[in-house]
Amino acid sequence: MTLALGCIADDYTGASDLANTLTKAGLRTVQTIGVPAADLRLPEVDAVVVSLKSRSIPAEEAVARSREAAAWLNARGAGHLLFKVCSTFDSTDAGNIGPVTDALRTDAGEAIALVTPAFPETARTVYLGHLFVGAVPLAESPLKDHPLNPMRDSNLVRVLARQSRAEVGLIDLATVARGGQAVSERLDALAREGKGAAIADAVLDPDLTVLGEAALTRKVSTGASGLGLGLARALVSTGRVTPAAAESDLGGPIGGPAACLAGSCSQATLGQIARAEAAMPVRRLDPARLLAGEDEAGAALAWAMERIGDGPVLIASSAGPDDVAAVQARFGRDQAGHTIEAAMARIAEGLVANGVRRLVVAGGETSGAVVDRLGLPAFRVGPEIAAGVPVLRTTDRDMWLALKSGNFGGPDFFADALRLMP
Ligand SMILES: Nc1ncnc2c1ncn2[C@@H]1O[C@H](COP(=O)(O)OP(=O)(O)OP(=O)(O)O)[C@@H](O)[C@H]1O
Ligand SMILES: O=C(O)[C@@H](O)C(=O)CO
Repeated sequence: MTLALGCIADDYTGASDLANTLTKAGLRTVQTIGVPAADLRLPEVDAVVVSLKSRSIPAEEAVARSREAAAWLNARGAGHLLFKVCSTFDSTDAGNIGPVTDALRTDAGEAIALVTPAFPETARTVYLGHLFVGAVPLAESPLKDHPLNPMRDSNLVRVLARQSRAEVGLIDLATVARGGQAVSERLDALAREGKGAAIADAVLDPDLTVLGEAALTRKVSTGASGLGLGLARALVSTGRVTPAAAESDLGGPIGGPAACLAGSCSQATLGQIARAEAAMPVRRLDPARLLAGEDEAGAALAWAMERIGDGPVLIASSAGPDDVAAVQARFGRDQAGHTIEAAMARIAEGLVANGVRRLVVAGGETSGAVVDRLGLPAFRVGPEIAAGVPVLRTTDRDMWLALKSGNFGGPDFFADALRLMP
């Protein structure tokens, strides 16, 4: 297998977002969970997205895992490496976007990497280095209250510089408007000034085509699905990939019980849980009881097992910013996050042990904890449920999954997902 594109995603929902984008753009794509074992059999593909759970771990671990993934992808001939980060640039001043980009770039012998989280289709735009989420700057968006990495600075040149060894420059929209060659020349000029990374503006979809063309002239870039789309277009337009139709046959229906788990506290997910109340039984975990050591997970599982024969159920830990802040003040941010994730993983394990083969999970960290506990090695990418969220089919057993990034999906996401998981 010679890969046109090797991708390293810093969380599992982000990875399936990217796998979805690449598939839609005509690249045959597989999403693996972690760096694949040597004996994992994969179909012939153009792109592999290695899903890591490295967004919120110490920077040196994120670098080590990303390097391992890069080595695996390079050994399969990856022509270009994309480090997939969140379109809202989720990270802290301690990392991990800067350190991982620095490491992958220097290992590849490159002086500079193009970096952009822009994805106009999902209303993430970058202008003069400032990230906008919909109509507001990042620091005024709900991401300012994210449970793990509150984003309080919209200027990504500054944000990335605080995390990076290298200095960070800007490729502004005026340069992007002059095309791929101009962007590439600007990268060279910034590298001569000693910059190791450059935040690139992109406001409209065609800007991604320009950035993809320029990024492909180097071995490493960092971005969200928007840059993935640009790279996919460049691979197709330069004839390096012959576009394929999306896989229509992922295997027959699986049936049986279905369940949804939500650990994301994003506004979108909170709204989707509220809407789901009309369609299925919903159980809300009590994080304070859970963190005090009560068996909330066991109780939720027992609750689910009483109902699962009658239709899908949803179990959620999600809460609004004030409740999250109160729990974090009492138990600590990391302790709260990890304990709730572990409870979700335990519930998922119990559900699957009791026959659930159709599982929807909301939240990147939450999905990571669940998928790791279930020991699923890789997914093929099916139809799109909502922008950035495909249906996934495990390669080693009969199971449907959907891993939803916190901010993604329409109001009826949970019902929409289950409809596409027969
Ligand atoms: N009620 C709660 N109080 C405090 N923390 C919570 C609560 N519910 C969930 N969490 C934690 O908040 C974090 C949510 O992160 P997660 O990545 O799952 O969602 P997200 O950030 O919205 O999704 P994405 O990364 O896909 O955008 C997890 O660590 C989860 O355990
Ligand atoms: O880029 C995005 O917004 C998503 O794929 C994601 O990574 C959210 O966690």
